[in-house]
Amino acid sequence: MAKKTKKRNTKTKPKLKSPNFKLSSQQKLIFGSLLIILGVLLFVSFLSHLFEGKEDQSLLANFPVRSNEYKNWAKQGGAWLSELFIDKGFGIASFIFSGLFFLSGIYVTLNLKKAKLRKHWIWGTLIVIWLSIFFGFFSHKYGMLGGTIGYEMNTFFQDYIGKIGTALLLLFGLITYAAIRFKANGETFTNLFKRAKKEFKDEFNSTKDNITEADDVPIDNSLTEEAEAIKSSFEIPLENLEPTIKNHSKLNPTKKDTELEVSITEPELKTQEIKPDVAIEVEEIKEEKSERDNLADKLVEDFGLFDPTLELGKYQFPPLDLLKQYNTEGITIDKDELEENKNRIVETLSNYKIGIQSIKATIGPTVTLYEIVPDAGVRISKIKNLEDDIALSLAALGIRIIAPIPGKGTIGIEVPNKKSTIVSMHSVIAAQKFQKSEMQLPIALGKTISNETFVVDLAKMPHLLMAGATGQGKSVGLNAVLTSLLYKKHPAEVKFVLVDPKKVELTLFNKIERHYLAKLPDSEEAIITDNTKVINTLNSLCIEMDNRYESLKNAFCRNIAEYNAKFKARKLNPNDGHQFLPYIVLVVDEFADLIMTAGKEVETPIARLAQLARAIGIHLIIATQRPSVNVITGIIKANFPARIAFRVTSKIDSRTILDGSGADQLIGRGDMLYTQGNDMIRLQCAFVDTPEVERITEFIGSQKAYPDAHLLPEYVGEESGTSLDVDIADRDKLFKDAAQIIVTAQQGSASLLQRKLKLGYNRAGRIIDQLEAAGIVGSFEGSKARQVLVPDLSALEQLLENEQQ
Ligand SMILES: Nc1ncnc2c1ncn2[C@@H]1O[C@H](COP(=O)(O)OP(=O)(O)OP(=O)(O)O)[C@@H](O)[C@H]1O
Repeated sequence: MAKKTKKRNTKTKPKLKSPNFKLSSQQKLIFGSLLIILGVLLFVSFLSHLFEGKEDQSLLANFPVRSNEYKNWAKQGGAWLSELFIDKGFGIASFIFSGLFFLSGIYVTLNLKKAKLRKHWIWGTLIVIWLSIFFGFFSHKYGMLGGTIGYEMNTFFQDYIGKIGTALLLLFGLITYAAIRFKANGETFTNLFKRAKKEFKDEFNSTKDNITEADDVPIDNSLTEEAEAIKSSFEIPLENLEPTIKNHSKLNPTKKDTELEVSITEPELKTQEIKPDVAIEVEEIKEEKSERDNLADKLVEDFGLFDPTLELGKYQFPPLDLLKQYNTEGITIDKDELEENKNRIVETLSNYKIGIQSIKATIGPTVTLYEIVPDAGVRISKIKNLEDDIALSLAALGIRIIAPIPGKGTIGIEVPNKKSTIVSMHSVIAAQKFQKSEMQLPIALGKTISNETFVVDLAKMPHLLMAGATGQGKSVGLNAVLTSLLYKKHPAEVKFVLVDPKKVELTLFNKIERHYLAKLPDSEEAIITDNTKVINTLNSLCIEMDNRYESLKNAFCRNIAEYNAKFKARKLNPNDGHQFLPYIVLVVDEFADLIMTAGKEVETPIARLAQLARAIGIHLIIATQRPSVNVITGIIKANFPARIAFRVTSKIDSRTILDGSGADQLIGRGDMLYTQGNDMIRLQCAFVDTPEVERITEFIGSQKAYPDAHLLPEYVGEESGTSLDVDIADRDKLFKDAAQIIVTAQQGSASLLQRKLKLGYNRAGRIIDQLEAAGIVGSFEGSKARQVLVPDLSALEQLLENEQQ
């Protein structure tokens, strides 16, 4: 068993440990400075290689002879590195590598964002390659500036696409770079062109301006040197202006001068036009985050959101074709039957002097609902009182009268169809309502009277009580619930605890033990058929519940959904005992049997779970044949608002389950009433046959599984008493470590030791016994953790020292 538990521990560890690859801040400093030094060394070597490389080249043939006198500033090593990077590599573009190493050093030392550094490396390498090819293009002129790689790549390209092709390819590379790196587009280039044009124009105009201004000033016959230069650069305008300059006259409105003025005002107009287009840049105000969030963000950035399904990443959900489709599916309208029923209803009601205004039929899979609007003045209470008489007059089994239909003000009479249609599991699972549901634990129960697929969330129920006489469809109902969850939830997200005293109903699910089932650490079979083991399992679930509440409290979460979302966002540290929590669904088939044999011992933990477990993702589904008050007690009923009633034999039984009649009027074979506290809905339960369940479990069971079933916390029953006379010499090697853990956590539980020391259940249990014998923890207290009798570590040290003397 110890082996099994160990397996489970190793199962979860690799995932949890992945973020621990991080370096400590000291290691970062050492590694970062090494990178910086390497960057500087490369730069120095490369630089000196540019000047002295040729002389070193001949010596490198005898590398590594120590006596050789290298000219490189970093001697042999530098010469060798330069030869490798520059001559045999990428040419002078290799300088970028020295920069990248330097930058990496800074990033590592200062613990900056790694994603950015990765970007620098990717772009840096691409630039190196481009430059290498670019310089290689001119290798005939500038020798090996592009290195061997640049040269070889150039000859390769030129052989295939020629010189022009290679040049265009380089240009294409440049444009692509600008487009991706600087988000450039066609507009950027036209803007660039426009700006250049404008600058040129401005310069041109200002030159003209200077010249005109100069016209205001009396000028000597000899032109200044500047004017001379302007004159030579703007030949044509100056020639036109020449006479004016020569005559020392004021600016005359000659043709050319007007042109000049216009050209001066033009840019001003343009700027006015442009002004409204100038976009205002609003600096984004970033919300300050707490240190913990920043760390979580970083982890998410580096590793992505935590994915609980990763361990069984290749798991495939069962395909729909494993479920059977029936020919008799789909509603057929039998007009004669409808007419006949309508006439009988009208006749019967008229016997009791109840007039009808209108009647409307909704045909469901097993029953048809006739909705009647009575004449004005007819009291609903009258119809309600006549319920039984009307049912008798209609002389059919399974008639139910709903007076009034809630929220409608009409009276409903449900009459069974002569030919009922099967609601296949296939049809409800395939329904969009189920497939697209965003519920936490969606269950496709069946179809309503209006033939709509009925999907409910078990997490919202939060527990389900199912009752019905034998052979009315309970087991099929349970299978429908389990099948729905199997089709929607990954093995990492939900676990079942199955209790089956009948020993035959749920055995098929044994095949998915290592995928979906949860069990006690010491039990062989995951499906519990022995009533005494049920008590241990229920108490173990109570411990799991307490542990989960503790985890939720430490994580400041109100429910499992919030907790898991936080865990996925890596805001909870696995080293603090946090882990992804799967939903746990406890299914008890034949609860009456359990209560009869175990009584209070079962009722208490069930009631505790029912009262408290909703927030932490433990949900109970309890089925019973005998819905009597001593089985479904007040405390159980109070905590199970969601109930399903299949056909029962008496009105009293119906009252016990539903707090009202109705279940006794059902027709059986999956015909059921569902209530979640208020309205009662009549449903036809989806039918899933044993071979279908077998195919599904076979399909899941044949896939890669976890090493073991999900292990629940150990629960030491009273019968496994402790032997307190443990010799000090016989103590476990880990006794002291265990004592320290227990005292630090102030929680005397074996499961804590199992987790922290990676022990098997048996060994952890033995150590707890030894701790009890040593007076460190108190005696066994049922589902609660043992009391820790030593307040702190120094007291523990003292206690152990005293023992030695
Ligand atoms: N939803 C359904 N649609 C059609 N037929 C059904 C449906 N549910 C049950 N039946 C029929 O009723 C039979 C008995 O159903 P089931 O075994 O579920 O009853 P049960 O209430 O579990 O009985 P028991 O308590 O004795 O185990 C099935 O073999 C099947 O033929």
